[in-house]
Amino acid sequence: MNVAAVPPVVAVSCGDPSGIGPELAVKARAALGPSLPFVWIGDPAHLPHGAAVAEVTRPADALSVPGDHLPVMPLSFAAPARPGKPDPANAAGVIASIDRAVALVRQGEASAVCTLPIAKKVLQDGAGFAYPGHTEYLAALGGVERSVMMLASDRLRLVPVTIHIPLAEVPAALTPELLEDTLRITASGLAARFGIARPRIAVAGLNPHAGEGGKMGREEIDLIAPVLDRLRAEGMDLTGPLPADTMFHAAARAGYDVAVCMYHDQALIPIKALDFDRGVNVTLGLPFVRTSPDHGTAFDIAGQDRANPSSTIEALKLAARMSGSGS
Ligand SMILES: NC(=O)C1=CN([C@@H]2O[C@H](COP(=O)(O)OP(=O)(O)OC[C@H]3O[C@@H](n4cnc5c(N)ncnc54)[C@H](O)[C@@H]3O)[C@@H](O)[C@H]2O)C=CC1
Ligand SMILES: NCC(=O)COP(=O)(O)O
Repeated sequence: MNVAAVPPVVAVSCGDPSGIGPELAVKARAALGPSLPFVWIGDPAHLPHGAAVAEVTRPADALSVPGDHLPVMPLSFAAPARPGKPDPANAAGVIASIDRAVALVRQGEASAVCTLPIAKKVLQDGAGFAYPGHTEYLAALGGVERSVMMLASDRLRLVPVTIHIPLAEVPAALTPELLEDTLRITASGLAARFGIARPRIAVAGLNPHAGEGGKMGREEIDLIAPVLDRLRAEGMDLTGPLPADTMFHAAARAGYDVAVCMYHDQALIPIKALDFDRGVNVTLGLPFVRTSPDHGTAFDIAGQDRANPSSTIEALKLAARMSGSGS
């Protein structure tokens, strides 16, 4: 593939058409115009009424679309989109949009993938989607065994080791292999995509007070510390296991480039509390760039012109930056 010839156009999957995804695409285009070209892959009939659309056949065509029109690669869906009422009949279309975005990047026709939010249960109910989310699905599409979810803003980067599993299953799912792979992918992803050659990685404990010397749980002693010791011996810059409750205040954050957390909410609550409107979800470990806004489908406000596009705009900017086509 001739990398120099890849058009600087981000391929955006539509997400659940009954959520705020269509509105976000229109608002992001209005905010960014031609300065950050992207193409939305979905059903034009799902866009907000009156949205100015330019249908294109290839991402490169987006480069000549006027800034007040949304470049769209049309994809037909089985059903109309009723705001706030997700329809499992559209699940196959939602997945096809992700597949198309990834294929375009892998074929060298687009620079990066930015996904708009999906509702996992709707995809499972409607299309037997076998993945807990994009992160795992994109690993399968990219042909890698494991990918890592990272939430990033100007103030904070966070990685959950376990992701979309019940809390009760977290201790058993936390294996030395999973922790080690996650740390390695995080370090290499920050080096390759963010220019941080030797990232300072803070690692949370699982239990209150990081186990309080074994009195409040033993995962820190039996599992986390040995993995950290092994990787430190290889030269990785790791601190921890740290008590999670004191890792996220401003002074603590200044001491690391990324915090690796043991479960979903330990990682996502700090960033959503601090930076809900500007957080970006990035997948590390893929052979292509993927970003996403940090929030979900927001069915409760879909179709009401209330969606804030800031996180999507940040996701598009980061996708362009990571793929070398944006500043
Ligand atoms: N990347 C993805 O595909 C993600 C998908 N989800 C999915 O989204 C669905 C809904 O999840 P929730 O937990 O309700 O989270 P949510 O993020 O969709 O909504 C939480 C609250 O924040 C508000 N909100 C979210 N984004 C907003 C925006 N851009 N502007 C204004 N208000 C906004 C919503 O109206 C709601 O009150 C679930 O099915 C979940 O699986 C959740 C997170 C990420
Ligand atoms: N809570 C984050 C989330 O649901 C996003 O997951 P993914 O679809 O990016 O894997």
